[in-house]
Amino acid sequence: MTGDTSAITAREITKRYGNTVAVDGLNLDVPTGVVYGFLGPNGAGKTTTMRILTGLIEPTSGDGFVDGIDCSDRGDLVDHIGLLPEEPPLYRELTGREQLHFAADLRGVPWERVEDRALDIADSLDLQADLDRRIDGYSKGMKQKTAFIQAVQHDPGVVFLDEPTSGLDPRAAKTLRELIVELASGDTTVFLSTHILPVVEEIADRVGVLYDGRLVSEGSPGGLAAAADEDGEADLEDAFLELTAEPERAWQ
Ligand SMILES: Nc1ncnc2c1ncn2[C@@H]1O[C@H](COP(=O)(O)OP(=O)(O)OP(=O)(O)O)[C@@H](O)[C@H]1O
Repeated sequence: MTGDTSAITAREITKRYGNTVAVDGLNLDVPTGVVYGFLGPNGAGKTTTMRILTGLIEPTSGDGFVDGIDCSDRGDLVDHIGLLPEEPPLYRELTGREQLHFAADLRGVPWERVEDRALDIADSLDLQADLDRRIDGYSKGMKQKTAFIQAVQHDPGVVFLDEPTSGLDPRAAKTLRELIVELASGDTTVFLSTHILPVVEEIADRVGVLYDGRLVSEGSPGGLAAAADEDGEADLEDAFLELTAEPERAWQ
């Protein structure tokens, strides 16, 4: 972890859908090279925030910058980021290998430049043998592995992962956690949204807790847990439950 410059910056980002305020004046500074765990209850605004920061939607107001690039400049942004969304964009009629080629093509990156890295990750996730099968016939876990590879194969500076271990068996989930840590040790910044708090506790350097579109707490996983219980008995889950049950207290 480097941690001396911001890889992700949000300045007073607000997103409204009619009367719903999905994100409410969000400010974020995520240092380069960290794994940032982005937590919050259902409907807190995590996906909306990730969609804004990856240039998929525009905020109602405020600004976002990723790797120094304005998030409204999607054309520039795509070369610098990787995204594994909740519902990964995969073409069922392609094989896994064709899908990875396609993802490289979309970014204008020659397959040869990403091939070794893509196949290495496929190998560590035990997907190599299935790469020439059509995605149509893939299990949920195989699709998730393919989507993870296409998010990171071009070695982006910042990777956004929404529930990356979803559908993975325990061995693949462990490997994926190791791959995430490896990415961050190589200066990639990982923005990780998940409800699986032990994963965050294990691999995140920093954690932000979102509630009703506002950041109610931020710190290290251990720091948040310690703040939830002075006796040192609390874990991140206790901290999460406390912060999202009584957000008014957290804001004080
Ligand atoms: N396209 C949309 N149109 C209308 N409302 C939306 C839209 N997208 C999100 N919202 C609303 O914005 C709020 C935040 O939703 P969001 O999906 O960002 O939450 P989340 O934290 O990702 O939730 P979850 O943990 O359930 O995935 C919710 O009230 C949701 O209903």
